[in-house]
Amino acid sequence: MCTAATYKTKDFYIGRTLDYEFSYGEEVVVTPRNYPFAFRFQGEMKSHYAMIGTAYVAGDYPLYYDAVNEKGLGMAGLNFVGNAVYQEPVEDKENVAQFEFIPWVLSQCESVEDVKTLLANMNLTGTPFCEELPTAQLHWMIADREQAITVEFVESGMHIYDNQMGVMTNNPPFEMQMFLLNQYMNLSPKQPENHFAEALPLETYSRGMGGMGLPGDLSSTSRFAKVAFTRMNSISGDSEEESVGQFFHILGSVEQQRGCCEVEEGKYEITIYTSCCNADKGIYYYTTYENQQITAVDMHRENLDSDTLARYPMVMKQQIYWQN
Ligand SMILES: C[C@H](CCC(=O)NCCS(=O)(=O)O)[C@H]1CC[C@H]2[C@@H]3CC[C@@H]4C[C@H](O)CC[C@]4(C)[C@H]3C[C@H](O)[C@]12C
Repeated sequence: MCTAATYKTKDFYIGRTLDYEFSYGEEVVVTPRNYPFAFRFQGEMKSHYAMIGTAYVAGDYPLYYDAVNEKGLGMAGLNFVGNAVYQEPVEDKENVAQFEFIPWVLSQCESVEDVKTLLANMNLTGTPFCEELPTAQLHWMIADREQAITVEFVESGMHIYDNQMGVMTNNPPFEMQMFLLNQYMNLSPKQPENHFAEALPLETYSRGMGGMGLPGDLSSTSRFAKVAFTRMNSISGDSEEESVGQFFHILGSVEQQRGCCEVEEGKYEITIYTSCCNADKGIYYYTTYENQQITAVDMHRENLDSDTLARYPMVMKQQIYWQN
């Protein structure tokens, strides 16, 4: 499972947790403007916007999980197993393979408005990247500093939802996740008052009781409610350190500790990495399960006019700062 979120202070941020029981060996990858993207159906795109994000590089191809382009548009793909339905290629539309969706969009769109226009004529196909990497069943959050959308391809076709909260998890479909949020409308960061029964002398005995009933388990619907509450009530200073720190705290509210989510006998899902990208500055910050120190890669420190990928394997060893 995974969780994605956006956040805005002075700058705009987008990131996600990647929760799974094993890693593909993903890296932080900068795709510069002149890296030739060979699209399966649309041919070669010789130049495009540069992007930075986490990808598994297969051959020389960046299979992005989440990324941001130099225009400040960001995108994250999250599991949507059992609900994602992709199409066969058709003649009258721009066919895009599911694994190309992030590069296809970030190559040419500057904003969510651009994305909506692009999607109107796009057909997402289930074409696998190769035999060893079968088609992933995903849905996506796409966002810029003005707005966020959730894009889902299901049995009934493509659906684009306004995502006012700037958060997303996994199943069920977004509309249902939003509906389930109605259950929590009574929760508040403020202390509750007794509405239970006037005749009873009920009192608060602890801080934080306004949030009682907010789920804490790791299911997708519970993480949706938890991260939405955290994100919507979150307060942060404007500086880069405060914003990035706060962002990691927001996603920290739904991180998965090894041992708490068994996927099969002796195998546990954990938060493999957490990312926070400053979309305005093109800086990708991340932590991994093993290394809780924030590490950063700045796309603007690379030659963005180059034609080769810049790749940074994630730092996996715990970095401890010794004070004496
Ligand atoms: C496994 C991850 C989701 C984690 C998750 O949500 N786990 C809950 C499990 S559960 O659903 O709750 O049981 C997803 C998220 C992004 C995916 C990659 C996207 C690019 C590429 C697309 C190709 O087509 C196939 C290979 C490819 C590298 C993909 C591998 C894998 O699929 C990735 C890592």
